[in-house]
Amino acid sequence: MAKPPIENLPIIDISPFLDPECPAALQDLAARDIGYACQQYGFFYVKGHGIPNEKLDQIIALAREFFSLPMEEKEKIKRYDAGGPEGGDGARGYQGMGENITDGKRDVQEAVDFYREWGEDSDAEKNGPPFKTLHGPNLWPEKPEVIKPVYLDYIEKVKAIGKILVRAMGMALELPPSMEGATQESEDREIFVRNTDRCFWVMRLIGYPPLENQVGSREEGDIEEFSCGAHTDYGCLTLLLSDPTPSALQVQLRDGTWMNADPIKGAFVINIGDMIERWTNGVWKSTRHRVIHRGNNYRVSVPFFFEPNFDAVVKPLGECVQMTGGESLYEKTTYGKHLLGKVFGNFI
Ligand SMILES: O=C(O)CCC(=O)C(=O)O
Ligand SMILES: [Fe+2]
Repeated sequence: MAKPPIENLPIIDISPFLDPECPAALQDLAARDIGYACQQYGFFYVKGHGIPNEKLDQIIALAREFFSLPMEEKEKIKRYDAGGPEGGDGARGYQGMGENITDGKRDVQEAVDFYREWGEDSDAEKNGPPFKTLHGPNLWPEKPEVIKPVYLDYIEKVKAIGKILVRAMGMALELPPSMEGATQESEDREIFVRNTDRCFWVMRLIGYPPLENQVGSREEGDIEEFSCGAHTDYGCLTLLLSDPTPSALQVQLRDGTWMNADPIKGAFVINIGDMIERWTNGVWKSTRHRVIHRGNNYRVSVPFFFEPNFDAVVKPLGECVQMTGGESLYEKTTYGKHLLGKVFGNFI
């Protein structure tokens, strides 16, 4: 028997960071709550972020509308391998049901991925096809017609929330204040802000039909089909928006048990990814989670992955190494190298 949930994830109000008049002490308190949530769960809810509910509902409704279109419409933005004449870059576009693999199994989901475009960083996407991996342009659906402008506006808003959160995380770790002349790698409290100033974000629209396998308990091992298999997110921060379907997303607690992280109207579910675990030398762990959607409806979610800059150097911070006994547990890497490894390995 699965254990009943015994805890709830913290709900953190980040409005003190949106108000320039807000006393610093209130920001410190919110930052401390974020630090506690990162340490204890790696997951929390965020409210008070300033994006109105109507906008959030529209994001989900447009994704749902896209998934309800005929396959031939969806395949107009099909994802193709990099280097080919179809103009794919191996990462952007639509993936049909069962194409995504987690932990060696096919996930029962369809999805569309968008990434930061290189823009001023490189003119690769203007020169192709063929495109190198990750270097193509985003493939925007023709329908629903408003999807592109509405989502582009949303991306700017959600990036601003990501910036607030990584700033608060530097405060929560009590890193030293930033000094003039700080470099990308200076280990002060702005380190996550600087290393996400060209955030190589990913936004994924996911559609989940109900799982057919209705039998069996929810203990790991008895489950044959997953909507999304157990995994950690590989970057910095995930800001998850989903429709109201309960009992779908589950988070693994430190004792190994799984807890539902049901949606709360108007709030994002936030979790930290592998790059934050690496920067903090494991003081904050990137938490495993999975989706098991056995309801009768078609579930839609839109995670936004607020990631480091492609060239960000990620290595354990000296302060965190000291906190964990003096040994650095992770190699130095760049986010781009880590991401390319994930793309080539189908995110396993
Ligand atoms: O759909 C969800 O609730 C979560 C999806 C997820 O964990 C992911 O795409 O990384
Ligand atoms: Fe995830």
